[in-house]
Amino acid sequence: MEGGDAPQDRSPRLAALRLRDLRTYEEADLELGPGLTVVSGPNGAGKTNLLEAAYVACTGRSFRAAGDRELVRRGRDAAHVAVEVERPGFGRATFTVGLVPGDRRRLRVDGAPVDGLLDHPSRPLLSVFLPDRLALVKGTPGLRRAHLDQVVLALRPAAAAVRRRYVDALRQRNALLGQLRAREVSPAAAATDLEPWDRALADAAVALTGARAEAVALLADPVAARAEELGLAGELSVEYRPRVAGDAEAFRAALAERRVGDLERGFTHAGPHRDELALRRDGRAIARFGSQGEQRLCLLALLLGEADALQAETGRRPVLLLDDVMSELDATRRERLVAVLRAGGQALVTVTEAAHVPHADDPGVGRVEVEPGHARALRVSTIAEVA
Ligand SMILES: Nc1ncnc2c1ncn2[C@@H]1O[C@H](COP(=O)(O)OP(=O)(O)OP(=O)(O)O)[C@@H](O)[C@H]1O
Repeated sequence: MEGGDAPQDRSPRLAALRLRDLRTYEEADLELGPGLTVVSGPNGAGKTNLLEAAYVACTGRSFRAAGDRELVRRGRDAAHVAVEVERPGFGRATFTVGLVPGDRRRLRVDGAPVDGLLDHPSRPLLSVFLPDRLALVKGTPGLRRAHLDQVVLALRPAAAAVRRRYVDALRQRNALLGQLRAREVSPAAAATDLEPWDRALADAAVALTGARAEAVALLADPVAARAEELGLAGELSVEYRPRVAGDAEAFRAALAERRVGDLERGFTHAGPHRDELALRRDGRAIARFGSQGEQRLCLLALLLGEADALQAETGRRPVLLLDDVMSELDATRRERLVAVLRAGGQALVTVTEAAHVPHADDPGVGRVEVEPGHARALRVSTIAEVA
């Protein structure tokens, strides 16, 4: 992040967390500082549960797609999680989420019921590293597309309408393809029926492709810079590879070219729902040519680069929730990662032993100790002195 002309930091952060009967926790009350906080405890103690609780409180949903029955502590009927968020210039707000299996989740801001938390101006953006999320680097293009679209939305909230328009047009075109297929309509006759949907789909595709390309252009440099900072050997590149590039006419031509195949299979083959976000190191796919540790560094560089781009574009840096992030990193990379995390923004990092995090004992680094059923703050972090 080029400090000089960056917008003023308006990032909301987590100031306190209160849990009641959520997963392993009967009761936990924690104050959280603005910088790096190390959350340590033995296997199964509830470290991931704590990050999940923060996520639930800020969004109303779990990052593990868990249902309320899983989230509520065994043997209890209801769970409650609250987060106090602080946003520079706006003061504090308290988000609470009440979970009763079989009932609607009860969301409140400062005690007043709300339909959702996602659009609240004080809601912290969250960026989550879970070991499972390595699938983003190693897994299918669909995971990366979905992730990219989330980043697009965070960078340009108005793009939500663009994506919806594309998804609707695709659904309608696919439904029509299914009907035409069932009626065994010839490709020539089907072309007339499909024409208006091809137009709608092509227009939406151009808008979506444009939004994705713009987002990737904003990410590419920060991600490469973070990869280098973290000590990933070689040069990491993030490239957007649309299946069909060009204007609406080019999309319509691509649709026409694949019409016979589309009718045979009953779905649309060409378009942004087949795009790829390529993560490459020195021109080679990191998924195939990277080690475990390198893939981990790649995911971290992606998340950190996204945070940089978001901060540069919106003035708001996401809070990083990093679960079991130190595994597979050597001492040098751990040192580098901690230096990056201490240099700005709020981050919660879980580890089994605090000693796995270099400088965990420094007074500026926050410490939370988790043992089954409980969590307590040993020390509250402060913002690192590094600009
Ligand atoms: N609803 C629930 N009620 C009670 N316990 C639960 C509930 N859901 C999960 N658990 C328990 O939470 C524990 C897992 O917690 P968590 O994943 O946070 O551990 P962790 O500290 O991150 O461990 P590790 O270091 O192994 O990753 C398991 O022992 C699981 O049985």
